[in-house]
Amino acid sequence: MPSVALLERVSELRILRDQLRLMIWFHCSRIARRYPHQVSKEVAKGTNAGRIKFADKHLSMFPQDLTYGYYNLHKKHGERSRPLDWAIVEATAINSEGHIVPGASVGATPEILQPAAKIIIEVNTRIPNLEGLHDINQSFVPPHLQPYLIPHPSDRIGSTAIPVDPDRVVAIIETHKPDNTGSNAPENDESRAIARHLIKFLEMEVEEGRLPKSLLPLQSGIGNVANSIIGGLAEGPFDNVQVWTEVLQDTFLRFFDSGKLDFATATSIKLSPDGFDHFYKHWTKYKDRLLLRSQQVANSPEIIRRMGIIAMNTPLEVDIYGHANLTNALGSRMLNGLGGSADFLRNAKISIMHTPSTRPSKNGPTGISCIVPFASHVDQTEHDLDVVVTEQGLADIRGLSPRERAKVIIEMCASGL
Ligand SMILES: CC(=O)SCCNC(=O)CCNC(=O)[C@H](O)C(C)(C)COP(=O)(O)OP(=O)(O)OC[C@H]1O[C@@H](n2cnc3c(N)ncnc32)[C@H](O)[C@@H]1OP(=O)(O)O
Repeated sequence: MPSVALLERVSELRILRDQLRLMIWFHCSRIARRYPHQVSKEVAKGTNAGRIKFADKHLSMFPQDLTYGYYNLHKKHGERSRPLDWAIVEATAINSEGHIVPGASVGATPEILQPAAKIIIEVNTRIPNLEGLHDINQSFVPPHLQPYLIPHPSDRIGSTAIPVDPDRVVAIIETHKPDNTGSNAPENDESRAIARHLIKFLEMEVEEGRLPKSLLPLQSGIGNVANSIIGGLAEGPFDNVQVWTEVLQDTFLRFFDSGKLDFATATSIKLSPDGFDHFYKHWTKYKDRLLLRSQQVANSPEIIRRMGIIAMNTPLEVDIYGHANLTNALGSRMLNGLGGSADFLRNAKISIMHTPSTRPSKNGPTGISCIVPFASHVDQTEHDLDVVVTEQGLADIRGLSPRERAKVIIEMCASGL
């Protein structure tokens, strides 16, 4: 049962309903700005055409910067001291205290609800009540910021729902719509070869005593390549694996089902439509081995470094010195956001870039080289990466000088075309 305060608010809103005119601007031409990460082709199109002002920010930093007031420095409308006039938040339930039980993502929702002047709650009745899936902690600003005392991926430090001020809730609406996601490309020879090289490398790390037998917690980035690599690990030799990441994609379900993955924590789940159907249908099966946290915690550089995460991400291109471009094709056409890749790659125990050595273009199946002489845009620097792996082989660049790195990356990773 929702709290009395929220129920009173709902009945007030019913009376106000006819006067309420909410305009939700879905179409991208109505989006003026976008922060921090993005994976939508429409947003990319709008950004590249100059209609949308997209500013990429590390996932760990965006919620903090919002609470610091950095995003209302140039605000000229509404309450200027508030970073947000409106917030729309998805819920799968509203608990007895009137707090919001989120859906398949926490992200920056706690920090977005904290300062928003008006809040719309969208209750998704298609999704089961996911109460228990989330760990929500309060966010403070320096000098009151506290360490996150999380020694193990399954540890909790917060509550299961997000507190909300009922006076700022202006509407509660129901939806039955699924998440708007696409399906994943199937694994292919290339991605299987990348997974094979990686597994061999990790086995060597275990053999030589730099990693424990069950590895250290894994992070995996977004995209088809990352998804396939996790598929490879689901069939790999490592048991009792832990995952500390940002986004869980389809093959994580296979990893769970293989019995090799003990526990996974992230800030959101992005499955294909079939993957989501399967997940919600079998939700009780995954419930006790899964936890979603705010992106500020999931991407906390301090936790990533302390836990010794093994981070794996896909770039558009990586250069022979170890600089990686994850966001801008040819240095200027924005594709996706950088997300939390840099939070992980700078702080992980082993920072891995996995990519096919070439990608298809209009000019042919190997038209784009992903191993380049110098990256046309740099998201991660040469100081952040330890390993580059393509279907050709794996370059271990730990401890190497730029000249040595160039040699080994060309030898091991480039296609030779
Ligand atoms: C929420 C998070 O923080 S997640 C973790 C960190 N964030 C990131 O890793 C972001 C950067 N990485 C990414 O966005 C993705 O991994 C990508 C785009 C690099 C690769 O995605 P994948 O799905 O593995 O590869 P896929 O081959 O399907 O390519 C996706 C698209 O990118 C395009 N692309 C990939 N590489 C290049 C390149 N070097 N130049 C131009 N286009 C490219 C492909 O042509 C394809 O375009 P299409 O959808 O129009 O056909």
